[in-house]
Amino acid sequence: MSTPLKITRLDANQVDFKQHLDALLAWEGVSDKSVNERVEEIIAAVRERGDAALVEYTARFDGLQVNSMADLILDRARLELALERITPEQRTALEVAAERVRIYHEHQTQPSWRYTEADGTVLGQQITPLDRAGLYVPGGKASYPSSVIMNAVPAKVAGVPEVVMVVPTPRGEINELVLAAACLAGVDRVFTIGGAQAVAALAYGTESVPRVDKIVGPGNIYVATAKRAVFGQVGIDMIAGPSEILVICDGQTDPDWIAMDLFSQAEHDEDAQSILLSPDAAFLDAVEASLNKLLDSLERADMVRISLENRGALIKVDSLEHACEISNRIAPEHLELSVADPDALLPAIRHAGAIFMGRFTPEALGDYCAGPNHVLPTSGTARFSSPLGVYDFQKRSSVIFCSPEGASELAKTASVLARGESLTAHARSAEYRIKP
Ligand SMILES: NC(=O)c1ccc[n+]([C@@H]2O[C@H](COP(=O)([O-])OP(=O)(O)OC[C@H]3O[C@@H](n4cnc5c(N)ncnc54)[C@H](O)[C@@H]3O)[C@@H](O)[C@H]2O)c1
Ligand SMILES: N[C@H](CO)Cc1c[nH]c[nH+]1
Ligand SMILES: [Zn+2]
Repeated sequence: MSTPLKITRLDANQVDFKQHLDALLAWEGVSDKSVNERVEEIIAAVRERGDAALVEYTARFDGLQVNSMADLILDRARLELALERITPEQRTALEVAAERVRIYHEHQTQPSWRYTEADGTVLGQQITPLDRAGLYVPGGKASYPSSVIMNAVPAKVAGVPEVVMVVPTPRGEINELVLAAACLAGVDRVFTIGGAQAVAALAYGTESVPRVDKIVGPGNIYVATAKRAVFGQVGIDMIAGPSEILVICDGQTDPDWIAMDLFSQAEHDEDAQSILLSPDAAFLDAVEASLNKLLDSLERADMVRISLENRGALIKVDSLEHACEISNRIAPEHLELSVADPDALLPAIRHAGAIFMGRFTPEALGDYCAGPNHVLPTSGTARFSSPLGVYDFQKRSSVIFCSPEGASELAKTASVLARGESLTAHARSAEYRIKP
């Protein structure tokens, strides 16, 4: 047996609990000065030298030497080939997942609307999709076909006519499942580039890579830093940090199940965070025993150990209500309510990216195929942001039509307010419409 796992144990009533919790939650992924400098340098090079810079950085950071940018472009025909190359079982799984994600996201579509006032004035809101979206699909340490589906399907449901995808292929290793997912999800073109250089290419365009209106999708610190840097030039969805899971358990779920749920996010990243809250101290002991029993059976045991020892915790709380209060303070990306009656707790949950209800709803099902999006706000940002959705690929335009009568009335109000702001042209523009 390997060394016992040194996971933090806390009691939410201990005097220094707040300090311990704050220390556990502290994570700032895009503040590193050297990373910022490198990313700025990469963005400047891509803006200046376009494709040539992409080819150079791909050789340097992905270990992939190519003669020209043409070798880093995959068209629809190549994506269709990938769909033929995967096994029937894999194809079915991708199709089931894509279809469920599509159906869920179709519920998010919002119609344009308008209403007419008594004098014939019409006011409304017109919804239009982005012209072109850029998807970043991570490919450094692992490949994520599921992320292709989660990013591309809502874009297509929103009506985006052109979806381009970037994905690094370290040492030229192409993941056929990623390409097959892109094919099924309706991606138009793929560029096998990654990191800050791919984000810069999507933001500014190069000879080969078209400039997009919005960049979505998770990535490592270089990707996140680059997305923050190009925001304003293009839209971005969010700055995604490492994965997180918070489990609230009443002590009645099999401890092995909870241990595996905690592992499931810890295996993403050394910086990932897995926390368990329970009012049952004996259950926390049982989960700790399960963690120790099962850890070595994981392919990524080393990464999981680092994540759990640095950022994981098993926390004793007074009650399930107390657990909900702490959960709101954490505002986790994923929250599992592994309790007999999750509906009873739901109204108390105010901040969480996705809420998994009951013992039979492990977070992993949401990662792949339940239907809702797995791109979620992390690092406490669920306080003010939402899962990736159809709305991220659409814009709203206000629509205003004034009848002559309506204009005459509104102009009187506008004139007073405009003169109060000393904006004479505004006032006179309105006043021209006042009926004599
Ligand atoms: N929130 C989500 O929905 C979600 C889903 C999937 C993955 N993720 C996260 O996305 C991240 C993926 O990271 P990844 O590294 O596997 O893939 P990645 O594609 O984000 O990053 C790989 C790229 O980073 C760049 N890079 C690496 N080292 C560099 C260096 N020293 N200097 C400059 N550039 C460098 C390279 O260009 C490389 O192509 C993980 O943290 C994972 O947890 C999140
Ligand atoms: N849990 C990740 C988001 O935090 C998404 C993912 C992809 N594959 C497996 N999981
Ligand atoms: Zn996951």
